[in-house]
Amino acid sequence: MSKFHVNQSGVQVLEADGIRIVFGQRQVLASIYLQVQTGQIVGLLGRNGSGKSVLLQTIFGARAVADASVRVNGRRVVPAFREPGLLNYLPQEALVPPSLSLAKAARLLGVDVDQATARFPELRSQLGKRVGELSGGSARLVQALLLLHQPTAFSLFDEPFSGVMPVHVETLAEEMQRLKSRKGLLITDHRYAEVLPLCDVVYLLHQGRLLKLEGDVRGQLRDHGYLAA
Ligand SMILES: Nc1ncnc2c1ncn2[C@@H]1O[C@H](COP(=O)(O)OP(=O)(O)OP(=O)(O)O)[C@@H](O)[C@H]1O
Repeated sequence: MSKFHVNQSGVQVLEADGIRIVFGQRQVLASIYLQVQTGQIVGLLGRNGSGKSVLLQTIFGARAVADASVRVNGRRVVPAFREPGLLNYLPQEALVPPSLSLAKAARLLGVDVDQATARFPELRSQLGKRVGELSGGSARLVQALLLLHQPTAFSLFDEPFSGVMPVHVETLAEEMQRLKSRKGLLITDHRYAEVLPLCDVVYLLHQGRLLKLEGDVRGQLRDHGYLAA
């Protein structure tokens, strides 16, 4: 059990607060506040270049930001990746070195590969293969599954569905839904039709601000130019 497990309810709360990022003259993120609780799937949507990846990198601690605060149950944790068992992060690019076999990558991450791939028979026959030998979509799926099954309190996923075929997107989404009882998930992916039904909370990054969408989510996505009007 993680040392962050302090609430009576057992719920852990990850907060990113006051995140402001400027590149040159352009303010990409302005005073962002975002919260993810264990047991929740939180969706982060936004147009290309709105700052979703930068925000995930900042929460993970891979991008140093002077006055950014990331807290767990009220305690500041910067950089968050240093806290054992707290969170993992699937970047947009490949995470697992291509020379590692799927089975070895799972071992290094402390994941039971049989459990992680139980619902994906095609992957089960490829456990001895190096990740670099898998197709692009299969490699993406494998990495998302390994991080999903890793026993961290939170997972940050940047485009986990990218390149994954629809039948596996559906099963991966079901796995996310099932495993959220163990962790909190923050997901950004442009496959909004798959993401929206999964989410307990949806945020939209728009012109540097983070908007929490409630009510007519699709209508608001249209109003802010994320979906066609
Ligand atoms: N190191 C950097 N220097 C300058 N600008 C940067 C740097 N890193 C990111 N940016 C800019 O920050 C903005 C946000 O980038 P980011 O990759 O977070 O967007 P995104 O919302 O994830 O986009 P996409 O949906 O295309 O993946 C972009 O305009 C990008 O060009």
